[in-house]
Amino acid sequence: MVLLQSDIQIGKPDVNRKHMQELIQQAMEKNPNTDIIVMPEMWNTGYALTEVHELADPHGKKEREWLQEYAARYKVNIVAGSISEIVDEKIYNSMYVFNKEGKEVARYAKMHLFRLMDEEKYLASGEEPITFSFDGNWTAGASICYDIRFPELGRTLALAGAKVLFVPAEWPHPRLHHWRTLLMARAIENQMYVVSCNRVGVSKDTAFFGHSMIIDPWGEIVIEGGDQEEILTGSIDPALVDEVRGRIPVFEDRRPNLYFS
Ligand SMILES: O=C(O)CCC(=O)C(=O)O
Repeated sequence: MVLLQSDIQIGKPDVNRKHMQELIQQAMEKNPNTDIIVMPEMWNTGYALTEVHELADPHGKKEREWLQEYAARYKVNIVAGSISEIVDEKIYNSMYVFNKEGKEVARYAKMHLFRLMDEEKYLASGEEPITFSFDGNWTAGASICYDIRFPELGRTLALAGAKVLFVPAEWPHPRLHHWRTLLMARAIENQMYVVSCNRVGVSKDTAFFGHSMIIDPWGEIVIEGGDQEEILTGSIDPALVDEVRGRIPVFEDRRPNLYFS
């Protein structure tokens, strides 16, 4: 699995698309057996929220077309981070996922919008949690950046069968401690893999620190990036999820009838 921890040029979808295409090409040339590629959040426009109505991709069509083609060309699953797209006059922060045949297997629109960055003033929120599978072998759950502050989402996805939680992000300084701790907590409490891909670089006054991570279901860090652009490689073993869930049977010990909803 490869994480494209990359910089993003705010408000420049054409530049960003070219950059992402180059990174995918580099990753696949280096290791043609790569099974999954993960990209960061809102990589087409960055947080160009004041211009996002003009910049957002109508129905994600432009980006989905080349992503489908690349997934099929390189025979690789792509968790395509998220893009800003416009659907029925509403703008969404949407994750698209493609399998090795280039088939689109999921679309998830970010459910929790981040007020600190005014997302809710410009974007519409997604209304449903999504699980998906690339080839039917194991199930994954979708979440985007701020979503990881909501343990309910990770839990509902785990209960729906997810063994891996994907988290594309644009998570900035100074909250590295929150980022690492929350990702770790979601992995440990749900006994699932957490795979996060955060951007780097600076946009306007905001600096992004990278530190993309793969965390295993026991809470161990499989890989962690630094704060510069890099193509990170690590692997997951979904069977470890069952093993850890067997070791400490958290899901059997839940008391849902006693919890306040
Ligand atoms: O929750 C945070 O601290 C960062 C969230 C964020 O940057 C986002 O959702 O875009």
